[in-house]
Amino acid sequence: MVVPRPLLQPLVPRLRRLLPGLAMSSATGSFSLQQPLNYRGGARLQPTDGGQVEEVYEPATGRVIAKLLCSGEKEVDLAVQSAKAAFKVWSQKSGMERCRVLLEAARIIREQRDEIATLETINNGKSIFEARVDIDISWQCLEYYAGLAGSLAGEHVQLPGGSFGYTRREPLGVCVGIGAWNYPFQIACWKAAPALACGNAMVFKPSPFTPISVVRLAEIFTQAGVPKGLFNVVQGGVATGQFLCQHPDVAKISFTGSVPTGVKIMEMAAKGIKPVTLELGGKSPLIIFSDCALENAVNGALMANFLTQGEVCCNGTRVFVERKILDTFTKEVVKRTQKIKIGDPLLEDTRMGALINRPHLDRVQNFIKQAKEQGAQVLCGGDLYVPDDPKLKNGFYMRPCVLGNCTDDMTCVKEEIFGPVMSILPFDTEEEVVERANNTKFGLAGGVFTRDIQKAHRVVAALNAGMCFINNYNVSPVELPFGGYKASGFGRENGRAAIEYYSQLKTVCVEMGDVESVF
Ligand SMILES: NC(=O)c1ccc[n+]([C@@H]2O[C@H](COP(=O)([O-])OP(=O)(O)OC[C@H]3O[C@@H](n4cnc5c(N)ncnc54)[C@H](O)[C@@H]3O)[C@@H](O)[C@H]2O)c1
Ligand SMILES: C[N+](C)(C)CCCC=O
Repeated sequence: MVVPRPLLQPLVPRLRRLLPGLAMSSATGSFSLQQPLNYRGGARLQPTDGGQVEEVYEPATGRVIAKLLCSGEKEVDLAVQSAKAAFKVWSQKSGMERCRVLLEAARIIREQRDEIATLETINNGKSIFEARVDIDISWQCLEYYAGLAGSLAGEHVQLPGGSFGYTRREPLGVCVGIGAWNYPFQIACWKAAPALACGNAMVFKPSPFTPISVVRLAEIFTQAGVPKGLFNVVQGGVATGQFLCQHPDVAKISFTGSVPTGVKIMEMAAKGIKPVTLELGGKSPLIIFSDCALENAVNGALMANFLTQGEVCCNGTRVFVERKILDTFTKEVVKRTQKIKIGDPLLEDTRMGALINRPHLDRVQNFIKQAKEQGAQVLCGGDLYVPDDPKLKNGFYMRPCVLGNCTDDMTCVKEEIFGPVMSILPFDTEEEVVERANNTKFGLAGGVFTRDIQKAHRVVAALNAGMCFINNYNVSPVELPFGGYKASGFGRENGRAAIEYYSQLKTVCVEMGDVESVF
C-alpha cells in the first residue's frame, strides 16, 4: 500500500530554494544532487585535488543520489588556511557578538527545520519524524552555546602583597570535526556550536555516506554572519580524514565514529600533540527491575534500541530484566516491536526507515545469524523487509529484532551491532546485574528502570558509563554533557563541560611589588 504524502509536497519549492540546481521532488526516489559538496571561504566548490569518486545513496531506495569527490591534501590545506584566516577575525569578537551570530544560525535552522530534516531522511534513511527531532536538537545546541558565549570567563586569584593572578579562557584555533553517518547534521552541530562559541574556526568532514546536510549547515553559518571561511566542509573518507588529522595547523580533533578509527585518530593526534575528543561506540546496559513502571520500561527499551534503525552509539542493547518479570516484559516488548511501522522514511507514520547501506545491512544480518548459531532465540523480526511500494524494493530494510535466551558470552551481547537488535538477559540480584552490566570494554551509556529511588541512584553510581538514564533512555537535552568511559572515548559534547574541550586556559601572574631575585 502506498500512503499519500500530502505534507511533503509543499516542501518541494522550499527545497529547490535551499539547493538551487537540485533535480528533485521531495518524494522518496526522486532526489538527485549535482551541486559541489565542499564548502570553503563561504561558498560551495569542487575540491582542487583528490579526485576519488564515491557514490552517495538514498538508503530508502538504494538509488545513487550524488557523486562525492574526495578531497586531497591540497584541498584540505586550503580549507585549513581558510579557517585560519577567519579565526583571526572571529576570535577577536566579544562573546556577545558571537552569541548573536549563533542565535541567528539557530533561528535559520528552526525556520528551515522541515527541509533540512527531509534532506537528512533522504540521505540517512531514518524516519522524517526522527529527523525533525534531530534538527530540533541541533538548533537547541546552537542556542545553548550562544547563551554561554557571552559568559565565558576565567577567575581572579589574590596573591600575597597585593599581587594577583587571573585566568583567561582562550580558543584553540582551527578545530577539525570528523563525523559518523547516523546523525550527520546533529553531530556537526554538537561540534561546531561549542567550537564557534569559544572563538574557534572549524573544518568539518562528514562521513562519505552522508555528505549532504552539513553543507547546508555551512551555508546557514555564512548567512547568519560568521566570517567567510570560519566553517568549512571537506568531503572524503579515510585519506581525507588523515590529511586533516596530520595537518600541522590543526589545533584540535573532535571525532565521532568507531573505536578502531578512534585509535588511529589518537595515534595521529599524538604525533602532533593535538588534543582530541573521541565519541566512540558502545554496548550499553539497560537494567529493568521488577519494581519498575512496566509500560515505561517497555517504552524505554524500545527507545534504547530502535531509534535510527538501531544505528545509535549509546543504545541500551543489553536489556537486563529481573527474572520475576522476564516473561511479562518480554511478551510486551515483542508485541510492541512487531507493531513498529517500517517503510518509506518520508511518510509521516513511518517509525523505522532503511539502514545506511547494503554492506551494513549484511553485517547486521550476520550478527543475527551468529546469535542463532550460538543459541539465542529470535523472538521477533531480524529478517529482511521488502516494502510493497515498488520504488522501495532495493532499499536497505529489515524488521527490528528481539533476541531471547541470550547469555553474556554471545557475540550479539558483546559486540556493537549498530542495528535494530535487542538482546534480553535475565538477572536475579542487583549486585549480579551491576557486575554483568560493567563487564564490557565499552562505557558510553547505561540505564535503569525502577520505582526505588535509592536503588536507582545506587545502580547508576556503580555503572562504568559516561551517560546514565534513570526511568528513561536516549533523551538528549543539550544542557547535559554526553560522552563515554573506557573504550567509548573521552571528552564531552553538550553541556558546560564541552567548553573545556574547545578552549585552553591561560594563567596570568601579576606582580604588584618589586622583584626579589635569588641571584
Ligand atoms: N559516541 C558517539 O557520540 C557516537 C555517535 C555516533 C556514532 N558513533 C560510533 O560511530 C560508529 C559508526 O560510525 P562510522 O561507521 O561512520 O564510523 P567510522 O569510524 O568508520 O567513521 C567515522 C568517520 O571517520 C572517518 N575516518 C575513517 N577512517 C579514518 C582515518 N583513518 N582517519 C581519519 N578519519 C577517518 C570516516 O570517513 C567518517 O567520517 C559506531 O561505532 C558508533 O557507535 C559514536
Ligand atoms: C540523540 N541520541 C539519540 C542521544 C543519539 C546521540 C548520538 C549517538 O549516536
